[in-house]
Amino acid sequence: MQDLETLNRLFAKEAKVCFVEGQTGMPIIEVSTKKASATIALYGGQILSYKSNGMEHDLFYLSDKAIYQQGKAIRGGVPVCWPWFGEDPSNLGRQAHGFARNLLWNVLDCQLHDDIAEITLGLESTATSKQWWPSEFRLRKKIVIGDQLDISLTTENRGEIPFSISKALHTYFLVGEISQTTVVGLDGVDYLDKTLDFSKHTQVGDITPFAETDRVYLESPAHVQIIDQSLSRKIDIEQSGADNIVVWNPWTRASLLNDMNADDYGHFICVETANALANSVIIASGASHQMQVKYNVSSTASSP
Ligand SMILES: O=P(O)(O)OC[C@H]1O[C@H](O)[C@H](O)[C@@H](O)[C@@H]1O
Repeated sequence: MQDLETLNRLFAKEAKVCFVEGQTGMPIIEVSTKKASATIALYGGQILSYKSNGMEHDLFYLSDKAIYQQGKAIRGGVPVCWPWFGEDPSNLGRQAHGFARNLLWNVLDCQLHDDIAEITLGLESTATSKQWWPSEFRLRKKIVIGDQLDISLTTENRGEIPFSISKALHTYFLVGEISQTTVVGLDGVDYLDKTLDFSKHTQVGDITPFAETDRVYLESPAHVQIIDQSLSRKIDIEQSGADNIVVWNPWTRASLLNDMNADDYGHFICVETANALANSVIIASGASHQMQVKYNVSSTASSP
């Protein structure tokens, strides 16, 4: 593991990007520039918070009851589900959403230009990862923190044989009130509804969750929006290299989760950039696959 002193010596940039001890001693990257502030846990390579200059509220929900402990995923921010999304596809009893969110990532690079921070984190196959998944891989996550937030996740097959992965950037967007939140851009798109045994349906109109929502949208568009009337803001989500958008809100089942307050379901929505289920990706030996997403927040108060 890279210790804080080494991380700061190798990668810190002025007082704008530095490495500090977070909850339960976990290393955290703190970014604070003229354009934005953000925190990223090396555990899970997980962005925990992001605020561009002038934003009153964080872009992400992070649970007060999140558990910062080896083997547990941190509830909130942008967890990385990889090399599978959802339940163990082989039914071997392995952890849901893969292991990338439960391992410590390495810092590979850190740049700062014009108050835009570019941080690259990496995860590679090790004896630990091979307990769960035999493949030789290299995973790279580049996070560009400026007026908008840009995340790309690149999977490289370093082994001799092809492998198949599913994956998601499982983003928890903070919203003021779920009842005043709408996801726009999926009208007419087919989805599989996990709450109804993965049966197929077609979206009619925009989405305003009013009950447990757990859907994998198929052939998803490259651009969707979250309109949050209670915080008077709009979040533009632009994705590439991903076939699916997953929309999740546990609703009152939040009370069954030990790392979330029972009423927190009213204050976030997960809109996830994914390659899931039948849209898993096969990566040949030596090849790589990238998925990317950009988040841009603007005030609806100033919109025409
Ligand atoms: O509790 P987690 O393992 O983090 O999963 C949280 C949720 O993630 C995704 O959005 C899935 O579609 C849901 O079915 C799942 O409940």
